[in-house]
Amino acid sequence: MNSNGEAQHQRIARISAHLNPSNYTMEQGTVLGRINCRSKGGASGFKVAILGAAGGIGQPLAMLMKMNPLVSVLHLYDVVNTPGVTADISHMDTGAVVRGFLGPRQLENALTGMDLVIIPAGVPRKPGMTRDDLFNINAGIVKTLCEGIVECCPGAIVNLISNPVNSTVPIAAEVFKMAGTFDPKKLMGVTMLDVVRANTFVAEVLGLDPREVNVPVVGGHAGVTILPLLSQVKPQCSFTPEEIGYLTARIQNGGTEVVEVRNLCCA
Ligand SMILES: NC(=O)c1ccc[n+]([C@@H]2O[C@H](COP(=O)([O-])OP(=O)(O)OC[C@H]3O[C@@H](n4cnc5c(N)ncnc54)[C@H](O)[C@@H]3O)[C@@H](O)[C@H]2O)c1
Ligand SMILES: O=C(O)C[C@H](O)C(=O)O
Repeated sequence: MNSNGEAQHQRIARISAHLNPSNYTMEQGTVLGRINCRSKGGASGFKVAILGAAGGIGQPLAMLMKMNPLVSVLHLYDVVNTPGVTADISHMDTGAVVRGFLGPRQLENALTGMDLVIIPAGVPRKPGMTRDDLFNINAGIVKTLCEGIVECCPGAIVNLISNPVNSTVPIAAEVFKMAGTFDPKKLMGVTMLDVVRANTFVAEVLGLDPREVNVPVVGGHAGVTILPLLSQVKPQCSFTPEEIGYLTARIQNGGTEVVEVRNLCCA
C-alpha cells in the first residue's frame, strides 16, 4: 500500500473505531447495545453489498472487502448463515462497518444506499457440468436480485460473479434496460480469474515469476469464449505450436480443473 493509501486506511480505522456495527449477535450479546454507543456516524467511503455473502466465494470476498480501506460500509446478504459470517467478519480491526441481512425480506435494507453491489449468489457447478447448466437456477436468482437493485440503489455499480457470467450479465442488462436504469459503464461480469490463470500458466511455461507476466484475455467466461491473446504476452515472447495448444486448453478449462479436484472425495 502506498503512503496515501496507508493514511486513508488509518483515518477510516480511527473514525470507525467508535462505531459499533449493527449485526444480529452483537446486539444481543454485548454489554453496551448500539443505542448506547457514543458515535452514530459513518465514515466516508464506498458502501458495498455482497449478495450471496455466506457462500464459498462470498465469505473470502467479504473478508477482502472488509480489508479494503476504500470501503466504509459492508452489507452481507444471503438466504442462509449471514448472522455467523457477519459476526466473524465484523471482528476484523479495519474501518468498514459490517451489517448482516438474512432472507428476501431484508434485501431492501441490504441494498438501500449502496454504491457497489457484488453478486456471487446462486449455485456452483458440480463435476461434469458446464457453466450453462447453472442457467435455469442462477438466471432467476440474478433477475430477482437485480430487480431489488432497480428499486433500492439504481445508480450502483453491479459486479456479477454468478455463473454463467456470459448469460447473467445480459440478464442484468435487460432488467436494468426495462427499468430505464441501464448504464453499461456500471455493469460488469467478473472474468479476472481467466487473466490470473493465464498469467500463472504462461509463467510456468516460460520459467518466469507470474507477477512479471501479463496475458490479455478477451471474450467471455466459458470454454472457447475465453480467448487468451498469447501473441500479446508481456514480456514479449514466442511459443511453439504445442505450447499454444497446451496453454489455450489449460486456460479455457481452468475452472473445470478446479471444480473436478474440489469435488474429489476421500475413500
Ligand atoms: N465469475 C467467476 O470468476 C466465478 C468464480 C467462482 C465462482 N463463480 C460462480 O459464483 C457462484 C457462487 O459460487 P460459490 O462457490 O460461492 O457457491 P456456494 O454455493 O458456496 O455459495 C452460493 C451462495 O449463494 C447463496 N444464495 C443462493 N440463492 C440466493 C439468493 N436468492 N439470494 C442470495 N443468496 C443466495 C447461497 O445460500 C450460498 O451461500 C456460482 O454460480 C459459481 O459458478 C464465478
Ligand atoms: O468454473 C467454475 O464453475 C467457477 C468459475 O467460473 C471458475 O472459473 O473457477
